[in-house]
Amino acid sequence: MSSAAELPAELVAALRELAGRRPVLVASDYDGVLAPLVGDPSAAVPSPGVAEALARLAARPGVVVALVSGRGVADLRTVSGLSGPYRWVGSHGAEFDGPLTGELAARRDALSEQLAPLVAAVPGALLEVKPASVAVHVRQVTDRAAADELLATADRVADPSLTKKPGKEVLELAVTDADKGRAMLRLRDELGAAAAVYLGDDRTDEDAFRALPPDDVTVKVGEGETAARFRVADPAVVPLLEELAALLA
Ligand SMILES: O=P(O)(O)OC[C@H]1O[C@H](O[C@H]2O[C@H](CO)[C@@H](O)[C@H](O)[C@H]2O)[C@H](O)[C@@H](O)[C@@H]1O
Repeated sequence: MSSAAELPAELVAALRELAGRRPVLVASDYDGVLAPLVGDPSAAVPSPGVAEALARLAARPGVVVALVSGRGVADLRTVSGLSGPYRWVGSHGAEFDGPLTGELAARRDALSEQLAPLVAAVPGALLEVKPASVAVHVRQVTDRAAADELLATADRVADPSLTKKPGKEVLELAVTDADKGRAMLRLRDELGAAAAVYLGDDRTDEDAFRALPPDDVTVKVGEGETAARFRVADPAVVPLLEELAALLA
């Protein structure tokens, strides 16, 4: 059973203050926040209690829940198994209103062909082809020197016009310059949100932490330098969502 006692008192106070405003946007990153990190990206399922807490939040009047992920939207829906009246923003914000154009896909496919032999040469490495990017994953590479070398090589050979997005055991090369900060501002604007909450754990989430107004509740999940206002450990994510749902009731 989770409890608000696991949350920093200043965070609970900020959530309480935000809960008095409407409309409220509650947004979260997926991997590393709503789902624990695992070796196989296609096996990353939500932590126990996440689906229920998100559904409870989305049922509150004047509250919109958004999932803002580096994954493509179709992949996010499939892998997470989540369904509900959520805003689905994928590919770090490049997929905002729906699928991307074919022109971007052609560029992505050329990039994928370029990187495939490099990745195939490193046991355990994985090439993930996404709607607007190609990701080189090294989480399952046991030879750590080879993992570092692969990421450095992918970085070096990438066309300078690509957007580089380093993350946890991954380097992503994107054919758009979308980022989660702009995605969150756009969502906020579209909804006319009076306040927003954003939870994230990785480097790409820092764009959202930096972009949001200082009164918004930005929460870094886990260790590492951050621009977020608050920090929690990952077991506190479900208690945080539950506490927020209770305050918004
Ligand atoms: O923005 P997010 O929703 O956090 O997505 C970020 C990336 O998540 C996935 O990769 C990460 O999670 C994998 C599964 O736990 C893990 O194996 C990998 O090492 C992590 O980097 C996903 O595969 C990427 O497409 C997302 O961009």
